[in-house]
Amino acid sequence: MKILSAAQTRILDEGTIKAQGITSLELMERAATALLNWLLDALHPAADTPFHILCGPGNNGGDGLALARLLHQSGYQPQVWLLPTEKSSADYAANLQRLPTAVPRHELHARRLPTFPAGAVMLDALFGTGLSRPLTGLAAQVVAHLNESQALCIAVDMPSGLLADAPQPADSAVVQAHYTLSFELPKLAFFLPQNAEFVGEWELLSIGLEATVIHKLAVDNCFIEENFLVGRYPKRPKFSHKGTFGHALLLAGSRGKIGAAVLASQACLRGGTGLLTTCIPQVGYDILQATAPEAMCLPDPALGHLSELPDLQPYAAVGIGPGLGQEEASREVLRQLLEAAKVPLVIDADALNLLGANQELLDLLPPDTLLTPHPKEFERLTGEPARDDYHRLEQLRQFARQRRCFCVLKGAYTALATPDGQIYFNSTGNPGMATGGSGDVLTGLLLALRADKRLSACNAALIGLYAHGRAGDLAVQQTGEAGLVAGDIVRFIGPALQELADSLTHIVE
Ligand SMILES: NC(=O)C1=CN([C@@H]2O[C@H](COP(=O)(O)OP(=O)(O)OC[C@H]3O[C@@H](n4cnc5c(N)ncnc54)[C@H](OP(=O)(O)O)[C@@H]3O)[C@@H](O)[C@H]2O)[C@H](O)CC1
Ligand SMILES: [K+]
Repeated sequence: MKILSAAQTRILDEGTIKAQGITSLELMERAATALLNWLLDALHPAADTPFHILCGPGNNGGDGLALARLLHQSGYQPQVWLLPTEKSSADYAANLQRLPTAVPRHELHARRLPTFPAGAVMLDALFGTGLSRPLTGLAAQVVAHLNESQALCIAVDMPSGLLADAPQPADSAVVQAHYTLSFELPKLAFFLPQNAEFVGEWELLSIGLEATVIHKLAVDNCFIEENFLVGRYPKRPKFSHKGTFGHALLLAGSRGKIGAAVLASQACLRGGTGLLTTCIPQVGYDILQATAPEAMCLPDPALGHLSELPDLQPYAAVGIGPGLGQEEASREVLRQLLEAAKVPLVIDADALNLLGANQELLDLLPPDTLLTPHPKEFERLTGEPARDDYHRLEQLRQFARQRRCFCVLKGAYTALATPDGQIYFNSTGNPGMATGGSGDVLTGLLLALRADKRLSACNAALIGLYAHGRAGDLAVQQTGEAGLVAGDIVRFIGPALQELADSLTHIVE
């Protein structure tokens, strides 16, 4: 699913009107109808629910006015609060005129801001994608007032005051919505942690925006849902054998962090690798053999950390990092690996920290290497703290382009940047997965997928991120969020991958 800029949203808006031979007012009516249907389906509001609709001067306000009319026609008694304005959009004016006189309308006034009771449903239709600067004056006061109320706040298209695709100055007035109901496609703002308190839960309402226009719009940010992955994860051929899926090598573990190597090994095995060899310091030998008996174990001569790079010849892909530690000898193993590797690499955790602390190693990264930092590890890689989440995203894009690598940035919406400058946001996962070892599981899974020669680097990464989150979503149904541990994710990797393998069959059926 494409993530459009505010400017592209306008192009899509106009393109839809032209292609479908409708008026902008009709499109607004679709938007208002979709809002009404959501309110009725999601809230099952009682007939006396106090709906308060706050309307700005543009088409966002027009959506609010049309919704007020539809609510009234459905038997509710909404009230409308208008932001005084000198100029308003044509469709706002048209909908103000169509508003039944029975719907109370009030002008918002700085000294007479209304009290919205806790049981009220507030609709924020002040500003949407047309916001061009931070809110000031009365608009900012209204937003602050709204944020103080205990009422349920639902933002129409965007929380007012939030820009769709760029940061606003710190301390700007922005609505803190419980829900944001956006039209057709998500906005970039929804994916960034700094906006979470404003956006709340977001949902997309389809209003029939023209698919042919969407198809033609070039974007560099996408949101990955299951339908994007249909057909990208091949079924296992009937006559397959363990050689079909590759032999993976994992370099992991140090004293006190053998668990990371175990989790990554288990995830690699559940990720469908044909064979797995895990190279581990001696201290982890018995532990690994006992907890991941399907893996072959290659003990390093050193007791507590990795000190030697094994012969790479037998392997289809190599993963390094989980629980590795940052010993000098392990750094040299990483250096030798980067110099020698002719197969796909997955680099995580302490191996990333070693790259960050020894920037000359970054020049050795083979093309298409997959790196999986969380924000702190990513900062060590770039050596430059990000100003905000938008800046961090551009750093990520730049890093992947410059280093010709695939770089993941882990978070609520884990992002994958590709060497050609695209960013894909993952749609699966839950807060229960913010727990130790979750990243080690991802590394093991990605390693299995990179060892499978049938998958491109990009598909392996997208499938791995999606299946990792989906496994977490399946696990959390049994464990609850607080009770989820990384090992639970491992248990559901198989079912998550199977869903993807079966998705094509479902569509054919
Ligand atoms: N996506 C779609 O296809 C559809 C979207 N719809 C809805 O339309 C809005 C976008 O409407 P638009 O009129 O372009 O913009 P807004 O309603 O967000 O606001 C524009 C007006 O607000 C003024 N403005 C902008 N920033 C500020 C500010 N900081 N303070 C005060 N006033 C501000 C702006 O004035 P300018 O001087 O900047 O020109 C405009 O007057 C979208 O979000 C959807 O809700 C359609 O209804 C359905 C199709
Ligand atoms: K809004």
